[in-house]
Amino acid sequence: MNKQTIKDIDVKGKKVFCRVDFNVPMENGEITDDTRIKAALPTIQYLSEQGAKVILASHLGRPNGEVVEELRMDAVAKRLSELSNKSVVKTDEVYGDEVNEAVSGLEDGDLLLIENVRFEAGETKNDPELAKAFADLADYFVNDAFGAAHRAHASTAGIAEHVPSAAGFLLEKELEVLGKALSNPDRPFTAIIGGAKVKDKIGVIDNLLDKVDNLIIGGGLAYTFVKALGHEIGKSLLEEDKIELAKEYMQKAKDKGVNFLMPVDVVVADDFSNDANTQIVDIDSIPADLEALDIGPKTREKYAQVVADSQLVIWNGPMGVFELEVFANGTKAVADALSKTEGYTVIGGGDSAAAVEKFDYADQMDHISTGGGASLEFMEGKELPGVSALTDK
Ligand SMILES: Nc1ncnc2c1ncn2[C@@H]1O[C@H](COP(=O)(O)OP(=O)(O)OP(=O)(O)O)[C@@H](O)[C@H]1O
Ligand SMILES: O=C(O)[C@H](O)COP(=O)(O)O
Repeated sequence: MNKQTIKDIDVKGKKVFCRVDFNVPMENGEITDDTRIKAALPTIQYLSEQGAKVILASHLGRPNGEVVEELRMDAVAKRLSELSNKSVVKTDEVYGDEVNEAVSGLEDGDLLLIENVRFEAGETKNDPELAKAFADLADYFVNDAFGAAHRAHASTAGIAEHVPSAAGFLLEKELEVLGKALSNPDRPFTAIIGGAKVKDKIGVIDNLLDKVDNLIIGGGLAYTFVKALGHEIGKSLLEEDKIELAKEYMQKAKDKGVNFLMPVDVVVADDFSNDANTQIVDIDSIPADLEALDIGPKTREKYAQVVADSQLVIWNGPMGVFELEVFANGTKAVADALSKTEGYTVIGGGDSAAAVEKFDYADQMDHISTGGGASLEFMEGKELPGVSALTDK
C-alpha cells in the first residue's frame, strides 16, 4: 500500500482522531453482533499503548443528519469498554464545547468516543466545516473504518485534507487481502456471486470476469441469467432491463474462457415462507406459478466440487433466501464447501458474512470482510475515497 499506516506515525502524547466502523446491528438497544468492534480493537489498543489520546468516531445506522435516540453510541461505548478493558469517555455531542472539554481532559492512552457522526447533516455531505472541526480536535487522523471507506464523508475523507493521516491495521489488512486476491490470485480462482439484485452486482461481475477462472452465480440474481438463456422462470426475481447485459456477460465469459456456472436445479415454492409448499425442479422446468428461492441439490454438489478444486474463493451474496430455514440449504452448502476447501477463502461482507456467522462457519474462513458495500466497490475496481484521501508514504 502506498499510504502511511499507523506504524509510520509517532503518536506518543498526540491526539489521534480515529474513524472506525462501529455500525453494528442493534435490537432493542442491545448490540446483536460486535464483530466490527472486535475488528477495530488492534488499532485502538495499539494507539492507546503507544500513548495516544484516542478520539474515536463512527456512524451508526442512517439518521440522516438528525438526532435519533436509538442510534446514540452509548451501547457501543459500553461494549468497547468491556472488550478493551478500559474506560471509555462518551460525549453526547459530535463536536463543540462538550467534545472540546472531553478531549482536553484526556490523558495519554485514554479512549473517547464521540456521538454518532451522522447526527450532523454535514457528515454525509463531506461538509468542509465539519471536516475542519474534526481535524481541529487532533494531531493525526487514522482511518480504520474499512466498512465506510467507500463513502466520501467528513469523518472518512474530508478530515484528511487538514491533518496528516494514516491507515489503521484493519483497513490495511482488508486492502491487503482483497488487493492480493484481485491482483495476484492463486489459481484456480473462483468467485461466487449471489444476493438479490443484478443491478447491485453489475460492476463486480464485469470486473471479476477479467480475473477469475470460475464464476458461480446463485441467489435471486441468477434468474435474470436463466431468463437470458431462454428458460421460463415463473415468479422468480427478474430484472427485465438487465437481460441483455446478462447475455453480454455470458458471452464475455465464453470469450475469456471463464467457466460460468449457473444453477442446474432449484427449489421452487408457492410462498415466501417456511410453510410454503416446495419442490425441486430442473432449471428448464420452473412452473409458471412458482418462485425459485434456493439452488437445488445437483447445483449444490456442482458448486461444492468447484470450490473444493479452487485455490482462492471469493464469496459475495447468499445462494437463496437463507433467512428462512427451508431455503437455506444452498447457502449452507456453499459455506460448508468453503470451510472444507484447502484454498484461501474470502467472504465479502454483508449478507454472506451474516450467513457464515449464522451457520457457524465463521472460524473456518480465512478472511471475512467487515465491509459489505466497501468490499463490493473494491472488487468492482473502484477507488475508495476513505483510502485515497490518506497521506501517501
Ligand atoms: N432466489 C431468491 N429470491 C429472492 N431473494 C433472494 C433469493 N436468493 C437470495 N435472496 C435474498 O437476497 C438477499 C441478499 O441480497 P443482497 O444483494 O443484499 O446480498 P449481499 O450482497 O450479500 O448483501 P450486502 O448488500 O449487505 O453485501 C437476502 O436477503 C436473500 O434472502
Ligand atoms: O454497514 C456498512 O456497510 C457500512 O457501515 C456503511 O454503511 P452505509 O451503507 O450506511 O454507508
